[in-house]
Amino acid sequence: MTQHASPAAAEQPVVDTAYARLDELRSTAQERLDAVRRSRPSGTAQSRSERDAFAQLYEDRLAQLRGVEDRLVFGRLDLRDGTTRYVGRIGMSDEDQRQLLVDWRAPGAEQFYQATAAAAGDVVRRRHIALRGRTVTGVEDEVLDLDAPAEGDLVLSGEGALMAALAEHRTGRMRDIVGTIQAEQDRVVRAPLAGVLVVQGGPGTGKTAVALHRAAYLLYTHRERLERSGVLVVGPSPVFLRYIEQVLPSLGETGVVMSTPAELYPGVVARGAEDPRAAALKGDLRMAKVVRRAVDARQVVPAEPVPLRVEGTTVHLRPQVVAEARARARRSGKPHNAVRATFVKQVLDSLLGQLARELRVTLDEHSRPELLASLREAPDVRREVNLCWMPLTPERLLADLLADPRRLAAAAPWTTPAQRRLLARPRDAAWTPADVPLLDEAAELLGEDDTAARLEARRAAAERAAEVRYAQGALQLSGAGAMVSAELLADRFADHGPRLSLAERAGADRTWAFGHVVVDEAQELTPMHWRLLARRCPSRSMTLVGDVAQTAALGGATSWAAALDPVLEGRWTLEELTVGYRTPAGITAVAAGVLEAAGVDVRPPRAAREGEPPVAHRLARTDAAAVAGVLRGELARLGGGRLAVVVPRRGHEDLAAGLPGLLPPGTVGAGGLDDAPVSVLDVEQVKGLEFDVVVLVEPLDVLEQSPRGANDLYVALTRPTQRLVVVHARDLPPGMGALRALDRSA
Ligand SMILES: Nc1ncnc2c1ncn2[C@@H]1O[C@H](COP(=O)(O)OP(=O)(O)OP(=O)(O)O)[C@@H](O)[C@H]1O
Repeated sequence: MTQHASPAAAEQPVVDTAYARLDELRSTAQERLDAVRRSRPSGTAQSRSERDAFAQLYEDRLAQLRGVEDRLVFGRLDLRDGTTRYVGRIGMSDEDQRQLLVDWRAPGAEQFYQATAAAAGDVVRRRHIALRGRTVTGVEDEVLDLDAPAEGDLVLSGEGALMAALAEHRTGRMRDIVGTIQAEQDRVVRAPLAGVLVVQGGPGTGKTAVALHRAAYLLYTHRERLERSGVLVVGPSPVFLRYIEQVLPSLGETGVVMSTPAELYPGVVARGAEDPRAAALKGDLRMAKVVRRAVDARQVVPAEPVPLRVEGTTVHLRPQVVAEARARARRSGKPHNAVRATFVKQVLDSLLGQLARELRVTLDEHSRPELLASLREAPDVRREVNLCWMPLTPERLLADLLADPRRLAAAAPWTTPAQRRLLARPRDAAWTPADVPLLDEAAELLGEDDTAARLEARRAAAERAAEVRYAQGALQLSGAGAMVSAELLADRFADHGPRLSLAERAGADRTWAFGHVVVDEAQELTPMHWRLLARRCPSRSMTLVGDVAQTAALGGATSWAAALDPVLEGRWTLEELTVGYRTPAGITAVAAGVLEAAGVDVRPPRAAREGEPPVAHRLARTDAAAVAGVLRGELARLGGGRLAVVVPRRGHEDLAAGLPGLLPPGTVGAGGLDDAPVSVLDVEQVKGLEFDVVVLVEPLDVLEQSPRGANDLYVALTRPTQRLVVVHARDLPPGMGALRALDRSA
């Protein structure tokens, strides 16, 4: 470094050293992986070899080290005592244990995000370092002991780096924001693990980004605890999960379970559609009681004694005997299937006495088992006892309940006939997302089938003990004890073979207790979902991010207290994000106008950027040909970015089908989010996503097609990062007058 080197050039050697160290760590991990792969399996009787477990370990480490290549170093703090500290994607020390980089999540990096001119602490200067590949392309300095900003000013940290990030073309995949997290966001990221934290923020305030960085922060800070129990991230749709799936790996974290609300009941992917009113009704907390009643109704006492043929004679199943057995079984508090054996035993004991009397046999140690076997095998007994207390799966219980109006009326006496008609479904209909919490509720009350569960538990305990013994041996052999515990290693072997990760096993197990749950677009969930999620996370350590002004679901939240208190009873805290990073000011103003006109009382976020004013094209028709005409103009100025055509929920299928044929091949994607520059998505699918340019088709239809149409429209309007173009043949909805009209129909 010469004395006259530019600040950017002066940082290059530091960056070079960091990347050289990264390369070294990678080759060490690669060598270990190669060595493990070359080694011969130990020859034990175990089908799962230590080789596989350690290969997995080094593969994970390599994946982590590869994931952090991009922008490995992004910050530097100059402290009052004259020392400097570099902040990066992971922490690294050199061979002499001198720290090269502080992990952005470590306490030593906190000031990089939190220090302001008003509260500089011991930071004198914060430097943002921009890289292209491994080359420093620029630095941006903030000298923190200068004048503090005036009250009410929008203070952005590393404004140049932030604006550059915001102006970048979108790729269809969310990127991490680790270099430019803002102070109000950082407070959420670093909030303590315990408790339920609700993060309310308008569109583009970084809720999704913050929730994911928080997951990475918690995994880093509470590694021991969370690596064993896992973190569950719930997002609204498969398209959305695909949009965010790169973020955590780029932060060096791969072990989270991602799910949509429709997949939270393992074994069922609920893709059925239904009336939004039916979905709202199924989300009502009273449904918990309905499911309980439905289970109780399957524990039946016959009205009269039932004659049963056994061994050529007749015994009677008496109502009083069944009632007593049922009362005793219920008192145990155990689930329906689990306690069935207790019920059956008591009923059979009573029949046994009758049968012995009928056959004039004295009950002793020889006759008792024989007569019991006769009873168990008698078809009459099997049928009638089953009718009294049938072993049930959750699917069967719910299908029976919703397919039978009488059962439903008995279990849900508070519903009107019209509501019951809404809830009714044919027995073989596809499950809908709103059925998922009901299935889970039923699973909770029914439990596993008793016999099967006992056998399974015994088998699992024996296998687990063998695995821990085996893993301990494996650790001694490899000398890697410091990096992984025997139990953790045993987990990797467990049950389904060594390649199944904790995330995969946790995702497949309904009773798994996650260490932390993150929910995005949390406003869409109903109280019944909250019950389900509370069961998945008994420690109630959760981060829920959302915006009550964007709620589309009828049963979703219009206030956090109304949605959460019935289940969480006030045990949650609220943080707010106030600055909108995605949407430029002119577009935010139009979106806010729509909410205001609809009488929705919210404060939209403060836009971080001015940007282009939004425009409207009035067309004679909003068909494929007309919209393609607008798109040609937009594509010419799009550059390498991404554009979404956002259509109302219904009535524009021809447009979606016709557009690809009217534009050059490969321009319009096949559906969902793919690599094509243009995606056609409806207002529901577009939730949580963003594009450089949004062409919104017929906003009045969006407004009118759903009970929460204003919220849908607000969501659609706030998707662009650069430019909003509205195309319409009908009038513009109330509140959208601020659009600059480019009248094409004249
Ligand atoms: N501190 C930041 N630095 C750089 N980019 C940021 C920052 N905060 C947010 N962004 C960007 O702003 C955009 C919006 O963020 P995000 O999608 O997380 O917002 P959101 O609040 O979840 O929005 P919505 O409610 O509309 O789904 C993303 O491109 C994100 O990367």
